[in-house]
Amino acid sequence: MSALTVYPDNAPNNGNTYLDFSDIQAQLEPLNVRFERWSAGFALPDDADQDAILQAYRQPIDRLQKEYGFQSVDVIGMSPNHPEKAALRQKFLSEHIHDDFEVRFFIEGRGLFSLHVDDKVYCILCEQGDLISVPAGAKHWFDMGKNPNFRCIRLFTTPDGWVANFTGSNISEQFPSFDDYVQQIE
Ligand SMILES: CSCCC(=O)/C(O)=C/O
Ligand SMILES: [Fe+2]
Ligand code: NI
Repeated sequence: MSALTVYPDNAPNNGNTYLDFSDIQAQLEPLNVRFERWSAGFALPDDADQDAILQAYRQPIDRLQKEYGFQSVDVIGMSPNHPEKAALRQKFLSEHIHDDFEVRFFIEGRGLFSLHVDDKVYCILCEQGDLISVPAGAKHWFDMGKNPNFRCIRLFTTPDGWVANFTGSNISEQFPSFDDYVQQIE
């Protein structure tokens, strides 16, 4: 189930949670965050490589590339038994920004995006089929959890792919981790 909790950025215990998809969209729209449910209706084998995944999702990727002029695309994923899971998780855990506008499409599994906009934090649990955009310059972090299980298509408006500028803030440590958030809403 997709979910959103909106917190004051100084009150991580005082959030409002939205579970209805259109309520989530309505909360995110003023931030220029696009949140959509796409059909991820392909049963891809676990060992499908990046090319096979991009081929399977050619049509929706082409549509997005035309709409936004994306210049690069990749597939990122993690599984619970991957030896590098802790290192990859750590990479996205601290607050950062990107200079470019980005889109993420969860073809499998789930993960927690948290956006810090003005004086609020928006924790968004994305699941299979969810498409989320992160506006250029929006402060955010991403937690895949202790036992990550997801695959995601990422579209970038620069040819360089994923480039992050870390803000130096430790705010992400004060807000729910993926595992705590899932426990809270389930
Ligand atoms: C869910 S895609 C992996 C994380 C990522 O690309 C990103 O930009 C996190 O902030
Ligand atoms: Fe990002
Ligand atoms: Ni990021």
